[in-house]
Amino acid sequence: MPLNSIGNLSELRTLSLRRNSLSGFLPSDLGSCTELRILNLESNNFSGAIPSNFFNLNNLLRVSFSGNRFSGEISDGFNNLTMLKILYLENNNFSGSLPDLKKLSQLNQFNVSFNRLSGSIPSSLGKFLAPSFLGNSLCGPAGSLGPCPTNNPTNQSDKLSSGAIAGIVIGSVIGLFLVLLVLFMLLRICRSKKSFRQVNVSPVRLPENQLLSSHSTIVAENHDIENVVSGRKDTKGIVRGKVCDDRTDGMVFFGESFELFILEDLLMASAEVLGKGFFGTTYKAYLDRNVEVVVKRLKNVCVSEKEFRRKVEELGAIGHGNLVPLRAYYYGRDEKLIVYDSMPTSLSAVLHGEKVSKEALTWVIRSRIAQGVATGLEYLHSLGPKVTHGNIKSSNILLTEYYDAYVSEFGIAQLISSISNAKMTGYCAPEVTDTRNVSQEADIYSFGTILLELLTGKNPNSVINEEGIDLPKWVKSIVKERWTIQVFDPELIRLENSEEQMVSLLHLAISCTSQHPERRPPMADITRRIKEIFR
Ligand SMILES: Nc1ncnc2c1ncn2[C@@H]1O[C@H](COP(=O)(O)OP(=O)(O)OP(=O)(O)O)[C@@H](O)[C@H]1O
Repeated sequence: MPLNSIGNLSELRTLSLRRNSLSGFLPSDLGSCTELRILNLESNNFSGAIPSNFFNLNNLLRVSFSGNRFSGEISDGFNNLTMLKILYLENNNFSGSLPDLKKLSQLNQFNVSFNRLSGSIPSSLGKFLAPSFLGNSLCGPAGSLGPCPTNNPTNQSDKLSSGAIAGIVIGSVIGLFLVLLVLFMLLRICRSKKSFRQVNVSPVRLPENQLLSSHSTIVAENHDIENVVSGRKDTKGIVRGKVCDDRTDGMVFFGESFELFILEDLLMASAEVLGKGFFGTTYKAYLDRNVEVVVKRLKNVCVSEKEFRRKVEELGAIGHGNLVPLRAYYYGRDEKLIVYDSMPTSLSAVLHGEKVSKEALTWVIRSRIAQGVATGLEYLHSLGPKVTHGNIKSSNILLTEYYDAYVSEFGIAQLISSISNAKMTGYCAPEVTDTRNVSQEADIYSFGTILLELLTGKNPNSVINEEGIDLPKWVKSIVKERWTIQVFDPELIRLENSEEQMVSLLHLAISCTSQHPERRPPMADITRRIKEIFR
């Protein structure tokens, strides 16, 4: 199906038409979309050369033409697109040599593999590794690609006689003339084909409201999020435009995340449900090129759009080595999404999961987790007396494969309607009546419960019983009877000889979980005391 015209969309910022069986040349009016930032035409059947006015689109940040049948040389007009960060041209029929893209100083992802390119890799592209160039006849600096053959200037036999040079020049002129003749004939054929197409084949049409709109995004696939997040994709190749109504494709990014994915990537990704909580459902989305992110689809959002954006943008600006970075968010009428980095596991999974053995959770590892969480929370609380996490629990303590701890989902509780008492978790401080309004002292109670969880190996959510005995109460009752040793995780007692440290941390946890908020130590004191215990 040809795409003859984009329409008058001078304010379009994202155009994504991937996997739509589109064919023919790129429409010439593409060059009028001067505000375009993202252009994704992956996996269609476009052919021919890239039109010269495409290289006027100097706001482009991300371009993917991969998986088409584009041909001709890769133009050094790409040098005009000085903002470009991502350029994917793989799996096409591009030929000739690679241009020196020395003006693309921001380019950090580049792929021309599986084309018909030849010659050497210019130095400006030397920073990219061999997989970016495979499947061509290229040589040069990239990884395992072989060195380029060199001419030995001292070898007299290699020198050409003046007769030979004259022969080459005459031959080249004749050759050039023939090539121009062929090109001229081809052009005439193409022109006649093109007019035929315009008369007989109906072009792809986006719905009228989109063509008239000044909105910023066209993502032309079926993006019913219900289908997509549950792993079902629509790849029928029907162009159904979708316009998202704000900033770059409706997704707001923090930091450099913009380079990794766009909303469409998320919507197209296959996904796995990680869990459902009161706040919503959490999915792991597998994007192209080995990028994984975690998407939290919020429900029960109780703040206005303005407040949501203000709050989430504040959270997105927070960065610390023990806090899971917020990558992006999306606010739509029906969907509110928060995107995080994907982490290998959580404290809850390693302590209480079915598949894991607790043997790996030595005392040293547990103490490092305690220190990491404390440091992250101390930082959060240092941002202001009203800044709190609001939902500290072991499923929100995420771990790397080396058990480095990262605290996740800080500040989200304040966007969601209050949880009823019956649904509050075993981490919730006794004085909390409104989960949207959790104090720093209440965070400290929850942190103390995490310490008890690390020490006892027990799940605070399952220790609660009908008589209202929660984990802190249970621990305190045993310590009072001087049977302290019985509270510790048998796994720790079996493997370790660190009782003194365990008892000190236990006392700290008990003071954090005091029933009286004013008796709980502030986070800065807690981190200092933890450091002293493990010195
Ligand atoms: N960024 C992430 N990377 C990896 N796993 C994550 C990430 N965020 C959450 N998870 C895991 O996904 C699962 C579901 O998370 P979710 O936040 O929905 O549940 P919850 O923490 O039990 O409930 P809620 O936060 O809604 O009160 C949990 O096991 C959690 O540890």
